[in-house]
Amino acid sequence: MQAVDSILSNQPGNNQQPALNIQNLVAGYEQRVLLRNLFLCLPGPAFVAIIGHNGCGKTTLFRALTGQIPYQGTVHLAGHDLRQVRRPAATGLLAHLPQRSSVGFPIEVRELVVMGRFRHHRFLSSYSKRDYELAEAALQRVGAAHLSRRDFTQLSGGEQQLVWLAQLALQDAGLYLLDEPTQQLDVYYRRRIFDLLHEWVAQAGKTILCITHDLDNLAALPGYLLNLSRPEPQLQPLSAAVVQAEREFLESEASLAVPPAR
Ligand SMILES: Nc1ncnc2c1ncn2[C@@H]1O[C@H](COP(=O)(O)OP(=O)(O)OP(=O)(O)O)[C@@H](O)[C@H]1O
Repeated sequence: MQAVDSILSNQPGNNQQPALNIQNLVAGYEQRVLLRNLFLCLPGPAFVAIIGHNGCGKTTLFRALTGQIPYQGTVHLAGHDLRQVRRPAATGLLAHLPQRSSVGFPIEVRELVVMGRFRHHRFLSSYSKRDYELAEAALQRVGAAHLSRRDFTQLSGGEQQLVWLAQLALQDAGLYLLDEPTQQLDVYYRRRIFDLLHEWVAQAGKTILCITHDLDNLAALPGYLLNLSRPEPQLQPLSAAVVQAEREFLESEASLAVPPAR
């Protein structure tokens, strides 16, 4: 992870392309601008927890980054202008775990997880023994190896969430966008998932933007916090004091008095 000074000054270090560089982003719906002049520069791999009130625009930011809604401003991923990349997931630039994903047909868990290897396959080519080994290993890492042969549609919401995370890990993208990945998990798995995300950053050099309301688990993590309910959201290094200050802000009436344009 890069020096905090480098990140907070929004400057890339050592002539590298920033992992993620968002400049002057404006996005929203029709007449309603939710994100106004957002700047975010991550010189290298980092974990960023994105917090804020319901409806402040967290998922909207991900919709802009995944090309689901138009935006003004620029977004560069590892030096690539996002507007010029037709299918960022297919090129391994980013992978996205939406808030709710469902599957409408019975499927064995490992068959769903192995699909995370799609970039390494041509259309309709079958997955290899090695792909399945990688899928099993990914399930093991999220603590869900025992679910491998179960029907995905019969799992609990929390179990399904673990399976999606295993599939995501297999996609091996540079940037991961996770929308409330721990929302249905119990306390043990919440902690485990945040530890896992930290490993993805520290050991695999991934950059993670993670929308969460789970403030309790953030204080002990290395990384950064971005509170989109602030009038001018800024990256702050994660610490107990920062999390407490942002919690107090979100609990205050004043935070709801932020102009509706945000
Ligand atoms: N397609 C749409 N058209 C118009 N408004 C929308 C659309 N999608 C979402 N919104 C509105 O935009 C606002 C921001 O939505 P968004 O999903 O980004 O919130 P969020 O910060 O992720 O909230 P939460 O924490 O509840 O998930 C909400 O008020 C929502 O109703």
